[in-house]
Amino acid sequence: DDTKRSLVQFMEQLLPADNENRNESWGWNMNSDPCADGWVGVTCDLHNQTVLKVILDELNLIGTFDAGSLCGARSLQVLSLNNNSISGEISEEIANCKHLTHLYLSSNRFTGQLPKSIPHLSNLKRIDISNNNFIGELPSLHKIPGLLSFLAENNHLQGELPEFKFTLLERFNVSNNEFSSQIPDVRGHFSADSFSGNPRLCGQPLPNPCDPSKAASKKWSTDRFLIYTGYAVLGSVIGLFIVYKIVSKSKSKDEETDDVEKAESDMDDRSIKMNAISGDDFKTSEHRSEYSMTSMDSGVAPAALVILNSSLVKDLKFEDLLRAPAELLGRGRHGTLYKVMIDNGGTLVVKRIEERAISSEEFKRRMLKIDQAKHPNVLPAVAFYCSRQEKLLVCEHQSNGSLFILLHGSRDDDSFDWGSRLNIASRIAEALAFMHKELHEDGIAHGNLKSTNILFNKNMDPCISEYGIMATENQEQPALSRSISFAKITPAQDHESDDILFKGDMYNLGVIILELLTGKMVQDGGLDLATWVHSVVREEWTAEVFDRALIAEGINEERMVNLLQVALKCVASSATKRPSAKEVSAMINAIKEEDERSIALETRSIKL
Ligand SMILES: Nc1ncnc2c1ncn2[C@@H]1O[C@H](COP(=O)(O)OP(=O)(O)OP(=O)(O)O)[C@@H](O)[C@H]1O
Repeated sequence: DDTKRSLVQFMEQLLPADNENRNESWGWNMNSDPCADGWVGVTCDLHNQTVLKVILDELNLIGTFDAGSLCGARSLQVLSLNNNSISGEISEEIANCKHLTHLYLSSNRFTGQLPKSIPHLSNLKRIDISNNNFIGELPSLHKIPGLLSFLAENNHLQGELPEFKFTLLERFNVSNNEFSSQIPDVRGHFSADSFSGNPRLCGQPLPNPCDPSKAASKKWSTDRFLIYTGYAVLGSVIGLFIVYKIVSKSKSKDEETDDVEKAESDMDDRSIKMNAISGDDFKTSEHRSEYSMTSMDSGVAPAALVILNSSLVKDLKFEDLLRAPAELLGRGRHGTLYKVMIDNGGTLVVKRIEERAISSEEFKRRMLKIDQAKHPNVLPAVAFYCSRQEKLLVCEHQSNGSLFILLHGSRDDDSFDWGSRLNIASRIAEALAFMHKELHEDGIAHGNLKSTNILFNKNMDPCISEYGIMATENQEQPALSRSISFAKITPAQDHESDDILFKGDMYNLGVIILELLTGKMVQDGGLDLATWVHSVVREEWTAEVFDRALIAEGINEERMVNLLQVALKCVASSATKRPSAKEVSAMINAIKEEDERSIALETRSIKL
């Protein structure tokens, strides 16, 4: 209903010029459903539950673009409003459309600056804002890792043309604007056509070179600066030399330590520039990983890569990882994930963990502890790298995808039956119970359990990935506090007992079971799904909760209700009321046994 309301409010600001021609079939009102009733321009997922695209090209729309309302439909991936007469500015609230991959606003009457929040739309692949009246400077769009096209021709954009990852862009056009700077190095990827019509833009690939007098005056002042700095440095060196002579004997030991530290820090500085590479780029050999190290000839020992599973990556070195071609798999709240092909033909994933997610010391401590707790349904780390500036987790790539994809990707409904779902719930609960037991004393919970972190190994067994790589005590970070495991634990409770750390995982396990039962996608860390299920159950429409595929399979409702009860216990709003993973595992196993018994009975009665 929230999505519907958001869409209706958005459309209220965009009346078609020929409004009277709109008939009932247009939709976009509170009395109909955007998916089931096929609103004009709306495309939903296969289950008709989630709005994915809004495409309203050439519909004579006038009025203003209300990003605040539209982005209440958080699942939106494609927005296309090309060739209308929409005016006004795009508000910063566009950043709430965080799943947006395509933003097409070409040939309208948009004005104002592009919002500074656009770089937060990290999934964006294509932006087309051409033929509008946008003004001002461009935000730092190079921060969007997988951007493939940026078209902004025929606007009034000004100021310096910022850096873009030109080697990764397929299309780029800023012609006919008011940019005034030197063009950054486009590495031969785009011609003058992409930049023409900006009288104050200069340098390659445009024919007009940058003003040499400006360059000369800059050089003159640079020269002077260098001369004065030279005198200052010379003076300091002489002074320091005298001091050095006096204290050199007593310092000799300390210097050795400093050298090692400096070498490590040098390596960090030059090493990792993990930039996005699209799937297509990954295939072509000329696009080596952009985070390849350019010079590893410094003789610095890459001591910080700790190999935990040498059978998988014998002799893997830090520089092998950095040099290998990489493909961006995703950018989550806590880091960026790359798929990396190493020389021995293996495929790894490398998670580059955000600076703020966890401290280096804590990360290292956790990695070593977690490595000791091995369970067949927990994906082990192959290696980790930890220095002052970088934290990397290396795992084997699992090509069978995640539970999220199995549930929400395109599948024929028979393929994911009740038995498989129950089995997955049971395996995850069992694995979580094991990990909680092993790591309880060390206070290491998973911290970010969700269906994208349940991966299927080559035998299609579910495996929990990314166990424990987020520090739960980091509650003051706003981004982290949105994670449901933290959101559900108040700081006061957190101090009461260490157990509470693990109750965040239990909430998240409950949400995963709800996803398995309902087939519905989760937003806001599961709060929406839990609230929805509670409200349906309260109204005694319990049957409405279950995935239609399960109903179609003819599964006895009672069996599903038993599992639903378990999930609801896990998502109890009071953390202390949630059962432990061990208890959940026992409850699910009891349901499984009951299930197997009734199947055996059914088979017997059929035989009789
Ligand atoms: N080892 C792996 N093998 C194959 N796919 C993986 C592996 N690890 C993660 N993935 C998939 O890659 C995608 C991106 O993962 P990532 O961890 O960046 O995103 P996330 O789990 O949504 O975010 P975050 O964990 O940062 O909150 C997810 O769909 C995930 O299922």
